[in-house]
Amino acid sequence: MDSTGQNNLKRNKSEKKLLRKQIKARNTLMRHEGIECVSHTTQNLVVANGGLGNGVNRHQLLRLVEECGLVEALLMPPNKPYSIVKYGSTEEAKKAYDTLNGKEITLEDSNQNVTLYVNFVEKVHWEDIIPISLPPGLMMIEELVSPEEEQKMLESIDWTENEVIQNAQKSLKHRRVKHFGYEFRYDNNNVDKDKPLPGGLPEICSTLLEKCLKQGYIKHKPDQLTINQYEPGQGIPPHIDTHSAFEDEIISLSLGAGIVMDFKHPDGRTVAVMLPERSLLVMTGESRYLWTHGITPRKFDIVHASERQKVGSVTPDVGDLTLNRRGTRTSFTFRKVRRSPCNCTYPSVCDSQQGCQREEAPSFHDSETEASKLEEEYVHKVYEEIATHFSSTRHSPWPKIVEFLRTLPKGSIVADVGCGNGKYLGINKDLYMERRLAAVRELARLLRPGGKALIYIWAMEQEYNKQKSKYLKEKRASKGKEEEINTDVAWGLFCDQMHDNGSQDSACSDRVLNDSKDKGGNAKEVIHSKLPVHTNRTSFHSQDVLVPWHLKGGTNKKGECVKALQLPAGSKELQEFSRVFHRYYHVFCEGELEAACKTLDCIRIQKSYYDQGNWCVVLEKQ
Ligand SMILES: O=C(O)CCC(=O)C(=O)O
Ligand SMILES: [Fe+2]
Ligand SMILES: [Zn+2]
Repeated sequence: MDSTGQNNLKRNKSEKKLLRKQIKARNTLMRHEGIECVSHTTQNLVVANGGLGNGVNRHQLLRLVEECGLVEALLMPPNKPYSIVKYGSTEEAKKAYDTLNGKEITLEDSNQNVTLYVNFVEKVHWEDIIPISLPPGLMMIEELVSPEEEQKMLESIDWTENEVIQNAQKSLKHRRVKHFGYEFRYDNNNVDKDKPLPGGLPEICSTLLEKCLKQGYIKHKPDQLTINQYEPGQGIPPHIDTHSAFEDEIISLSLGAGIVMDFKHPDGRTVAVMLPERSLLVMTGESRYLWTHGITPRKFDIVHASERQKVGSVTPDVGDLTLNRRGTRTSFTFRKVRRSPCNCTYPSVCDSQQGCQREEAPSFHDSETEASKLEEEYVHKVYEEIATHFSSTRHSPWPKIVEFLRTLPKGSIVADVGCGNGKYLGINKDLYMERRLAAVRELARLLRPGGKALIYIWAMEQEYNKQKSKYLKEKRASKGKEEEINTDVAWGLFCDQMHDNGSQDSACSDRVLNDSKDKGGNAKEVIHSKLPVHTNRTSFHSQDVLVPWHLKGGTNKKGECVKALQLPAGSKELQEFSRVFHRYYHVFCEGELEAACKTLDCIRIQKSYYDQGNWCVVLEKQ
């Protein structure tokens, strides 16, 4: 064949591949989002892989789509790996379709490459994206302090003086913390009410607090202050401030930078609230007692692009969202220590009222049921299905674990325990380590005094000491072989690779989706829609995620082991064996594992370290 012929062949091949990918995107949109793509030209395009959920920011996409014509609207739903663009005419939309379908772009915020796949859509139904108002009892006051006051308050904090506290708080390393009035103890999530700290609240806060009282933002003068400092990438896990520790009103002033705080209702509703720099957040009533609040550790927030929308809940206007790089935020959280038990109207999350509640009904019954459901669907059932294949990808021993085993005395009895377990989002701070803590406690119980346990837990931080973990690096190392995967890496919904040594292509499977409808029923869908699906080989954006596993192979009807590669392409059997499963994971932040271990008296942490994208501890039973 001459070179022209070869070129034609090559082009045909890449055109075919593009078509395949485009159709795959179309199917995924239909199945998971109910968005129906059409083959004829319309004014609207859906751009797969061009969403906030896979790291494309609004400015970048807007520039691209505007090059092709007049853009009437650009909808970027939060956390979704696609966007919808509406042009003034079908001609402009067609031009964009021809220009952008298959176009590879480099993400401005992470330097990763993604390929856009574009399809026409007739009309988009946004019923699901209903405007969400703030949680009841929540209030935002903008510009409570001036830039000068802000500066003074920030300068007044002496982070050096409390070395002792900082040392004691190594477990909180993910942010800096300082307490005034009363020390807040993170071991029991309460304050020592009989041990006020000398000096009370800093003088610099007086005018501010007077103002809050005068304006009626609060009714009672606070006597406890916690200063939290968050560097970009740091956060605070979702929690409800212990009812028995503090009164109703909790206020928090944001200084240095704004941030998005996530509020969650126990029924699963979530509201992301933008807290602008120098604003005051007031939590009372339901928002203080029933909703959890937390800050997701990440470097960018999804915020409104336009000035008028910079405050308040972030989700309503999908036509106006973009990514905002975080700065260092310092918050002053003022609370009033409670002197008598809480008698709020939310007994299910009230530690003061748990005693009496337990006699009537098991406390946190719903959370426990949901946690078990999650564990059953996204841990047990998944591993039942993928066990053979999973096991075939786990062979090389990790050096540090080998070292641990080699140092054990001769004759030691070793239990290798896989601590896969579940927890559910948005549950009380006191409870949400329930299952994980139980696992550590059980490990401790197994040990004899002096016995040791080594725990490895997947880390939220996949980049440590400026080094990318093997998990992130593997993507590049295996270029070529996994070329298919790389082109899809940003399609955060369902086309992903695996944790560890995955070498799958990204066949999305109808089966799994149908399964979730048939078997799991609503509960499964609700969990699925609430937990983000992690994109393999990328950084984690959430601590609670579903991690896809692309099953290759399984057992056939005769019970024989079959590898997908042995099956004819396009065959029914191949489809059957190329299924995608979603495994629930809680990835740990720095310090979280130690903090969990420290709650057990009988255990001493001998060593803690980071290894290959995991947080690790060696425990010794006292
Ligand atoms: O940083 C904030 O605004 C919130 C801090 C917080 O929730 C806490 O310390 O309990
Ligand atoms: Fe809090
Ligand atoms: Zn209460």
